[in-house]
Amino acid sequence: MKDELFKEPLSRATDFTFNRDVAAVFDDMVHRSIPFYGEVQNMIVDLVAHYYQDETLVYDLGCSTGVLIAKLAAALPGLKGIVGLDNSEPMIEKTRERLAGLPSKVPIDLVCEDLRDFEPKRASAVIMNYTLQFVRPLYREHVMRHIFEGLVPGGILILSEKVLEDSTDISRLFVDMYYQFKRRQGYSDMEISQKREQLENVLVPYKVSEQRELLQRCGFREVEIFFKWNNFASFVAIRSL
Ligand SMILES: Nc1ncnc2c1ncn2[C@@H]1O[C@H](C[S@+](CC[C@H]([NH3+])C(=O)[O-])CC(=O)[O-])[C@@H](O)[C@H]1O
Ligand SMILES: O=C(O)C(=O)Cc1ccccc1
Repeated sequence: MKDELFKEPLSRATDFTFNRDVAAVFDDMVHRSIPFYGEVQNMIVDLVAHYYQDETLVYDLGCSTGVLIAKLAAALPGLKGIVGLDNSEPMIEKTRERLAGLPSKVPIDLVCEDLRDFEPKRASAVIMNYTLQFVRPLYREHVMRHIFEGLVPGGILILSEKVLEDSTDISRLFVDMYYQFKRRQGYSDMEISQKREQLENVLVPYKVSEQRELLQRCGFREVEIFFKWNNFASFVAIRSL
C-alpha cells in the first residue's frame, strides 16, 4: 500500500507513532524514505554471515515488518535462532504474517516489548536499524550497555541511524539533500514538511562523533562505518575477543 499519510493537511499537531496506519504503508514509506534501505540490509546479511558463531542468536531490535529477518533466514539457514523485537503490536503482527508464508527452517522468536526493558543473551550479532534514534537520549546508554553485555566475545552490533555532522553547515546541506531525495521519490513539499513536524520531538539524531563516543563508552573498542549516505550512517562495532 502506498504511503499517503501526509498528503492532505493534518487537522492537528501530533507526534509520529508506529501505529496501525503507519504499519499498513510502512514498506512503501521506508523504501522511499531511507536511501539504499535494501542494499544496507544485504550488506548486513553478509556481515552476520561473517561474524556468526555456532550456538548463538541473532537479534533484530525494532524489526518493523520483518523484511530483514526474512532475508537473514533465507540466506543463512544454519542460524540457531533469530529474535525480532518491536514495541509496536501492528508491526509485530506484520512480521508474523510475512514469516508465516516462508519455508524457513530457522527458529524465529518475536517479542513485543520496549527495547529499554530488554537484554539480549548469547548474541553474536545484534542489529538495530534506524531504531535507537527513536529512543529518548536519556535511555540510550542503558540500552547500549545491555547490548554489549549480551554479546559473546567477537560478536557485533550493527547500528544504522539518521545522523548529524560536527559541521553545522554540512549537516544542514546533508538534510537539504535528503529532502531532495524524498522529492525524487515522489513526496511533495507538503508531505515532507508534515512528516518532519511529526518527527521533530521523537526522532533525535546524534552526531557521528557522539554515536562513536557512546559505543566506545559502552565497551566497544572497534567501531567502523560500513555505509554512509549524507545524513544516514551504518556502524559495525565489535565486542573484542
Ligand atoms: N523503544 C522501542 N522499543 C522497541 N521498538 C521500538 C522502540 N522505539 C521504536 N521502535 C520500533 O522501531 C522501528 C523503527 S523503524 C525501522 C525499523 C526496521 N529496523 C527497519 O529497518 O525497517 C524506523 C524508521 O523506519 O526510520 C519501528 O518498527 C518501531 O515500532
Ligand atoms: O522520513 C524520514 O524523515 C526518516 O527519517 C525515515 C523514516 C522512515 C520511516 C518512519 C520514520 C522515519
